[in-house]
Amino acid sequence: MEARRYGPNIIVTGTPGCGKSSTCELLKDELKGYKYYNISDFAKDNDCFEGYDEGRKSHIVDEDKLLDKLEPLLRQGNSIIDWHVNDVFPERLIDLVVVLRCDNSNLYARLNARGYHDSKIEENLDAEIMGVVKQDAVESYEPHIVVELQSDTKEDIVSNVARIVTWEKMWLEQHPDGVTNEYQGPHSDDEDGEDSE
Ligand SMILES: Nc1ncnc2c1ncn2[C@@H]1O[C@H](COP(=O)(O)OP(=O)(O)OP(=O)(O)O)[C@@H](O)[C@H]1O
Repeated sequence: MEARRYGPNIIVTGTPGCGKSSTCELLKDELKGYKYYNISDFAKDNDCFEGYDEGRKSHIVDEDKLLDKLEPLLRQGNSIIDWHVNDVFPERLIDLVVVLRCDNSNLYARLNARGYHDSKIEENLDAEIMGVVKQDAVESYEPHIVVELQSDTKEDIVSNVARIVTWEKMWLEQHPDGVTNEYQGPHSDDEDGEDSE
């Protein structure tokens, strides 16, 4: 498996309905050659479900099996990951975590338009108000790689994607030799795995 990646892995996350897929649709057009992983689809296509949550009306993902399938792909770099769950990926393989946020009235309208039943709408609205997805991200990754972007309007999508594209260009400039895919242990402060000065 690849020891280094020469393009970043980017997670686009957020409460269901906040705009992950809409944002990724535009982002993958702007980031040429990137592979896009909608994890709900990826889990289904790779037989990574381990059950069904009747209460939430959603599949339960076998995270170990998911990562077994996904890690070799993420080690190649240049990945866009679209999922409302963000705290299951190995920190050493993630370069940017974009947490999309959405105003509650907008989120209600979107989820209602999808025909979600009231309990599922309420659960997601509560999660968005509490900032659950953001909290998961800041607890799982270095704070400086977690970016919170508002996603209420179509203009927001365009400006958010532009910011991510700018970040990606800067990342490539700053990492001409890529970065290591390997775990560097708790005390290495050099993400490239080179001996620090
Ligand atoms: N920034 C935005 N401005 C206006 N409408 C938006 C925005 N983001 C998403 N939408 C609309 O909200 C709905 C849900 O968007 P989308 O499917 O991208 O959300 P999601 O976060 O991927 O949801 P899920 O996690 O359930 O797949 C879509 O109808 C989309 O057009």
